[in-house]
Amino acid sequence: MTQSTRRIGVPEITARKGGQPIVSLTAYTTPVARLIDAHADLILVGDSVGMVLYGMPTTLPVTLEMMIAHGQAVMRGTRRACVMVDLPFGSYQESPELAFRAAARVLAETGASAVKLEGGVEMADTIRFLVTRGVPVCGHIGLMPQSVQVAGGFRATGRKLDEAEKLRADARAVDEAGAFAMVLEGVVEPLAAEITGLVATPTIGIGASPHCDGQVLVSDDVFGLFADFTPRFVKRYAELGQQIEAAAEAYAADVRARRFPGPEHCFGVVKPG
Ligand SMILES: Nc1nc(=O)c2c([nH]1)NC[C@@H]1CN(c3ccc(C(=O)N[C@@H](CCC(=O)O)C(=O)O)cc3)CN21
Ligand SMILES: CC(C)C(=O)C(=O)O
Ligand SMILES: [Mg+2]
Repeated sequence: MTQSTRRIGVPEITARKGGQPIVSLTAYTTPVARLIDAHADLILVGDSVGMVLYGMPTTLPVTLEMMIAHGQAVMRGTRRACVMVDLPFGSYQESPELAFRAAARVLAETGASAVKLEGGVEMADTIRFLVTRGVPVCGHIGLMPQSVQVAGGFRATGRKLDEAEKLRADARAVDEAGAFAMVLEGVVEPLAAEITGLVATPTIGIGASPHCDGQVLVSDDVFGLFADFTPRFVKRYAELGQQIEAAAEAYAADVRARRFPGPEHCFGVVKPG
């Protein structure tokens, strides 16, 4: 049977502003990408890959090479969802020109549709530089994990008046720079709602209330595969980590008791009769 499902395009994501919520999840590997392709509108190859798959304490050591390799893996496992790739720390902050070079490599070498980068007012010129040269950009403001050393931790933001003013300015700047969407991470509910009403581009929340135009979560959090910490904004829809541990325990017990492998797993068994 011929499958002619066209991949969701970047303009279709932007067109969801104020309409049907955008469903987004991260993926880093081909098998997980295959499992979620039919259910997610937008798949993010997040730099959270460093913490989730590599055990790094922050996202800071993640390289452009890692993002490209995982972007390629996710593209191989998808045909319907729109795929975007995080630009990692150090690959875009220095100048719009360096950001373009990194983003162009991502789009050319992975086939993904867009990139995401962290920063508001400070990154607006870079976002405009990329978008006007053919690179769709998703913004990311609020809790910015690549700024963890400046912030002194992974902290929700927008409670204080100065924080709220900065976030409004960031959202406006990213919107006016031409981002096709923006992630709001760890933003207090009333401010996330206000910003969503303020900007023309869709907001995709993570820890930013149901008032956003979409939601994103780290897939390993959703599947119960990540055990190091559970942010308040995570809802676990499965406990696959527990199932994996139980499977490993059962396998070990079978091998030790010589219950595995059984005859059905062996070659050249002499059948009776
Ligand atoms: N598995 C995973 N899930 C994520 O959502 C995620 C990553 N990794 N890595 C990259 C960033 C880091 N993120 C994080 C990490 C920790 C907290 C956290 O501990 N939050 C606390 C305190 C919030 C506060 O003090 O304001 C919480 O209770 O949610 C939040 C977001 C979100 N991202
Ligand atoms: C949590 C999302 C928004 C992200 O940036 C990531 O997974 O890297
Ligand atoms: Mg990220």
